[in-house]
Amino acid sequence: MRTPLIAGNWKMNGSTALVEAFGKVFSQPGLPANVDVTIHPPFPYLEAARRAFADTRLTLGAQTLNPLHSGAHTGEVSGGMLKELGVEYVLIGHSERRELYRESDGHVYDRVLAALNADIKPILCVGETLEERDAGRTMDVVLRQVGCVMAPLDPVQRAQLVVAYEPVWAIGTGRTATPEQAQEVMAGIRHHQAGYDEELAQQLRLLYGGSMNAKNAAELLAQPDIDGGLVGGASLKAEDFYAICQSAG
Ligand SMILES: O=C(CO)COP(=O)(O)O
Repeated sequence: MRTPLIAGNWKMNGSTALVEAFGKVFSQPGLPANVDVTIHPPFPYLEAARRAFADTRLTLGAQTLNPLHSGAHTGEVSGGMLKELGVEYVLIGHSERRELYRESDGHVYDRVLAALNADIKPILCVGETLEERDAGRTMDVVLRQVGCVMAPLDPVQRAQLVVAYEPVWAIGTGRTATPEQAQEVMAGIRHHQAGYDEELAQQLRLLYGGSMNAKNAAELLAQPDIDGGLVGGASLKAEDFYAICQSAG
């Protein structure tokens, strides 16, 4: 049985006030017992979030990390530092980082390994562009992105990973993948993983991301291979995000 996970990616948004609003809204009772929830604020808010979320079910996530341990890398943050702040999950390979910061599959793999070494669960983000979908290459792209990270890992490492399927054309566009489109890709990822290890494939948590909101979440989360969501815009309002978490029960 896979525990649903709802992750809120604030991207380069948020404030101390937003952190506090989440602490307040999520201290209400009413979340289903079997849902994990993580918030990924920008680095400067992690410490405030740790304090504000202390009596809630919210756990802490980061948006990226540097694969190195320490050293002369101005502006970078390592896995060990995030772990010390109580970070449990880190996003890796988000399409914005792949595109805007030129992160290749190799960079993504190095970051996944660094997260695992710091005892932080990587949420590996994958997804095709509209051009790739229109060319019928969706599964090739997604399975390449998943495979090149998963294949070299051992089973203990693989068991720590979460995979988020975010079609690039659905991110921030208001154009959600249909539940059927998302399910088809998720089932493909699980089937591919079953080629390595059937049991691990059944345990692998697969999240959908791309214009998920309080209105469409329940229908997406009802799909058999969708185990949660990676939410951008709708994770910037505590009540909306709370409603999404409620529909994941
Ligand atoms: O990129 C996303 C989450 O990582 C999705 O963003 P939106 O929910 O704003 O489309």
